[in-house]
Amino acid sequence: MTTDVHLTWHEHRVSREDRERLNGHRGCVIWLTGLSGSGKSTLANVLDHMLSERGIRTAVLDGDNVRHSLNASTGMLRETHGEEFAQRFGLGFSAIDREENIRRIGAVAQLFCEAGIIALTAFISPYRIDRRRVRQSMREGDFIEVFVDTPLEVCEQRDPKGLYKKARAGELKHFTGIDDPYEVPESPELVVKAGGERTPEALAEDVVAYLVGRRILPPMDSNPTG
Ligand SMILES: Nc1ncnc2c1ncn2[C@@H]1O[C@H](COP(=O)(O)OS(=O)(=O)O)[C@@H](OP(=O)(O)O)[C@H]1O
Ligand SMILES: Nc1ncnc2c1ncn2[C@@H]1O[C@H](COP(=O)(O)OP(=O)(O)O)[C@@H](O)[C@H]1O
Repeated sequence: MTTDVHLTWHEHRVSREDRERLNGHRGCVIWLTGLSGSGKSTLANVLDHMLSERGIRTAVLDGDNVRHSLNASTGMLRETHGEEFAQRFGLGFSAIDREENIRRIGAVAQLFCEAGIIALTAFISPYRIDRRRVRQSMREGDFIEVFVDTPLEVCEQRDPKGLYKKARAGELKHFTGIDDPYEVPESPELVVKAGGERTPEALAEDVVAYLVGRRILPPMDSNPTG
């Protein structure tokens, strides 16, 4: 593939299939989407642990962590790189900044997927179009959208970081679910109810069962590299 800016796409000698054979399972992206406090990070962590224990290669991309590094905020970059750089590349929570946040994460998740790894992403990703673009950038079947479906009232009651309280008090603007939109997925591969009805471990088992059913993972009593 050649682009209009004189860049050439390089084919690699080790194919995705080679890497998947080495790993003993397919790569994919498990894209967790939901409100702040819905349980995305918790589920990503439990899944990561559960799969790793079973010999599956995984990687976690988590909202708060990525916003400290790859997608650092303006404030963070100002200290390390100066004002001009921070203004150009720092990301906040406007619609366009969220779009760029999700675009970059989608690209990184895709790299993991192509390396035969199961990428677990935990981002609010409130806009359907941003999630759809990531889906469309990948091979059919690689993007598994999981809606972490927890009612706003429950998220707000949990409020582990006190952000809902700040948003209600008007101290934090454009907070998802309060004065910024969350567009519920129209046809996600999976919906998990994380409002307290079931434990994160039970929800993770549902996701694993889905992956086995789709033959992304081998049956769980077999050794993936054996
Ligand atoms: N305005 C506003 N709206 C929503 N969330 C906010 C906001 N400001 C800060 N935070 C904190 O940032 C975390 C969400 O970051 P994400 O990268 O997942 O957001 S997004 O996908 O770009 O919408 C989110 O973390 P989680 O609670 O883990 O979802 C919040 O802690
Ligand atoms: N399935 C669940 N049942 C009950 N509480 C949960 C569940 N999943 C997460 N929680 C709790 O909800 C809070 C927010 O979870 P977190 O994973 O940080 O959400 P998010 O990453 O979506 O912001 C945490 O206190 C966590 O312990």
